[in-house]
Amino acid sequence: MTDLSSSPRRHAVSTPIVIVGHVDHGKSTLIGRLLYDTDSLPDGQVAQIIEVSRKRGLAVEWSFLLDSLQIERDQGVTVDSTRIPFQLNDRDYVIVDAPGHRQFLRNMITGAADAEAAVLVVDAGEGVREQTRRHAMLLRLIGIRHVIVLMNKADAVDFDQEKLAQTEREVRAFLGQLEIPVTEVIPASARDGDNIANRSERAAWYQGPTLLEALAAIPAPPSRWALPFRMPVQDVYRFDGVRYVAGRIERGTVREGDRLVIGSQGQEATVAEVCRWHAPHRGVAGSGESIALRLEPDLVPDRGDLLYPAHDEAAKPLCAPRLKTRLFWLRGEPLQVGESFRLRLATAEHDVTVASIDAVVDLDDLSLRPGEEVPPDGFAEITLAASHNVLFDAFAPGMPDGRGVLVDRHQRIVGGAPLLGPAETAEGQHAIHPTASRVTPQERSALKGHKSGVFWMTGLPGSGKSTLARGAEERLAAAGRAVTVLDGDTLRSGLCSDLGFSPEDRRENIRRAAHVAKILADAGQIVLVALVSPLAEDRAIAQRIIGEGWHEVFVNAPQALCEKRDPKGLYAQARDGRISDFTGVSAPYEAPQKPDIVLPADGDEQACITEFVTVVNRAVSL
Ligand SMILES: Nc1ncnc2c1ncn2[C@@H]1O[C@H](COP(=O)(O)OS(=O)(=O)O)[C@@H](OP(=O)(O)O)[C@H]1O
Ligand SMILES: Nc1ncnc2c1ncn2[C@@H]1O[C@H](COP(=O)(O)OP(=O)(O)O)[C@@H](O)[C@H]1O
Repeated sequence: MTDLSSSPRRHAVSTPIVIVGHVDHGKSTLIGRLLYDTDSLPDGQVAQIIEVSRKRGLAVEWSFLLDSLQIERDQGVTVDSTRIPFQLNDRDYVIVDAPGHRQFLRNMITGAADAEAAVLVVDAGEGVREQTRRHAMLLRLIGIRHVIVLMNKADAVDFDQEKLAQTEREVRAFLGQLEIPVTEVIPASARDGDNIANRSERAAWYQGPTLLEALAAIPAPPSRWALPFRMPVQDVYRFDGVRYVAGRIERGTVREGDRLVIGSQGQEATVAEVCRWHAPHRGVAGSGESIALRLEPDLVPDRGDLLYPAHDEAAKPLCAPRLKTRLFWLRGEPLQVGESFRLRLATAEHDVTVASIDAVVDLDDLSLRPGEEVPPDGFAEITLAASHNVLFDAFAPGMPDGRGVLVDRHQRIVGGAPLLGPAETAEGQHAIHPTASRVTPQERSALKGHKSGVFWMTGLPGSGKSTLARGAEERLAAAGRAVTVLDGDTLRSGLCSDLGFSPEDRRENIRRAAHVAKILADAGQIVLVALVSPLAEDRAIAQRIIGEGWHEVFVNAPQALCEKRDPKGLYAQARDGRISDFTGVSAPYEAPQKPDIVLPADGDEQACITEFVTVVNRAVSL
């Protein structure tokens, strides 16, 4: 057996469960109670605090327990930040948790992706609420197969059988709509301990299991050994001149002599040796094991590549450049078509662009509606386009396949994206395959000696946008800065010559300008955009397209002065009715509420340009 002892070791297996529910319905209380009742508190002191408060006749606030664990976790002292272990009848469980709403949701799509079971906590009196809906959607999205509903705070409705039956009907109807299998619906009080570990005397009519009984009855996940082999490549090591391809088997088995395909290369190799860490040689390995393979010929796959069986059509993964996904969107701002991300799929990462938003889920009635953007914490079906073919297996509940995660360029997780299958390209629609640059923003800044940025100048006609933009451009260029002006009149004479001044045309004008500005900024330029852009909503669209590096500049001159200047004689024509929809006269102008920069453009022109140049230089300095 080859010695791979310097390589990572396997982790012990435990059953992950998630506990979800609307805020204040009792999630934290339940976790505290579960840990206490299963004697799983990592710190005897905490148990002591509880005993003391009991003796003094004080009610125990179970959620405090979680808070105190949280403090330890924040300090990194006792337990891992997101996984709380507990034991039940010799079986190991781990509660996947995280502080903070977003972090919790993020954890759900990563840490809990493998979870077999979930406890959905619903306030017995309040029933299904907004976050109950959102969390239930998420359970469906990550493919949880056993959902136990805990009708918590049943004491507050005196364990009234009729009231609880009504809540149960409501929850079951809702989860039924989502095709979520309900394992048990348990009337309980996490605070008082009814039907958690101990059977409630107050709900004598209830015949079902306690929560701990229900958790203990969750069947072990079915074996994945009989399925076609899949191993995403984690790394390639060299020991004594011999190369080993390391990874964790996601499903199926592999034995020496098997023929495998190295996904991205489409080349075949024979498994010459199957190696494990700290284990005797057996020549075969199966699902869940972390192994290393020696291949013949000695092909070198990349991290993220997929190994699968050769000569078996039915065992082949899917392969497509456009992917349909069911998205759970986690960023604080809405998602729009055209945005680019990295799609993490097991150990692989692919550059992808949002090619279309096909349908957005309406949480109230769970209907799918057309939509232009996906709101924060929203669900949608979208199409992702990669610049190359992506090898994948479609997502299926309880399986490791197709569990895509979207990350932004700061490596932040912004969405869960289970892959539903290849996206067809409708007739007449063009398949787009955007590519992403390999030159990083840092490399560009280093080359140019400054950062890029978009300075979006908004103001009334005649306020001075063009004058200030051109003046600043001249001085910045003279100082060696890479700078470009995008001026409304200039764009409208070419790129936007098909557009007029209706609200729709202005929005389109602004959208196009924003995309051009984004391209230029991505190429390292300082971009000065001089557009009236009269509506806050349209400027917000531009801001979303541009993202980081956006600066809103308000060119502020009183309307009377702009009208007096009237450099192009347009105000006069608008007053005469010869021009319609003229901003400031017959069309609205909404001044920015919180601009990043305000340029008072009613005084000395040169001084104003100097001020602008100073601010720009400061913003782009490295
Ligand atoms: N109806 C009407 N309303 C406003 N402006 C008009 C109109 N008709 C022509 N112009 C001239 O077009 C310039 C504004 O174009 P923009 O592309 O900046 O406008 S917008 O952002 O799409 O609203 C604007 O330029 P500036 O004066 O530099 O702002 C005008 O010269
Ligand atoms: N402080 C100032 N800033 C900008 N422009 C000024 C200033 N003072 C006077 N002006 C004059 O006002 C006019 C502004 O017109 P322009 O730059 O075409 O405005 P816009 O592009 O916003 O329509 C120019 O003639 C310019 O010389």
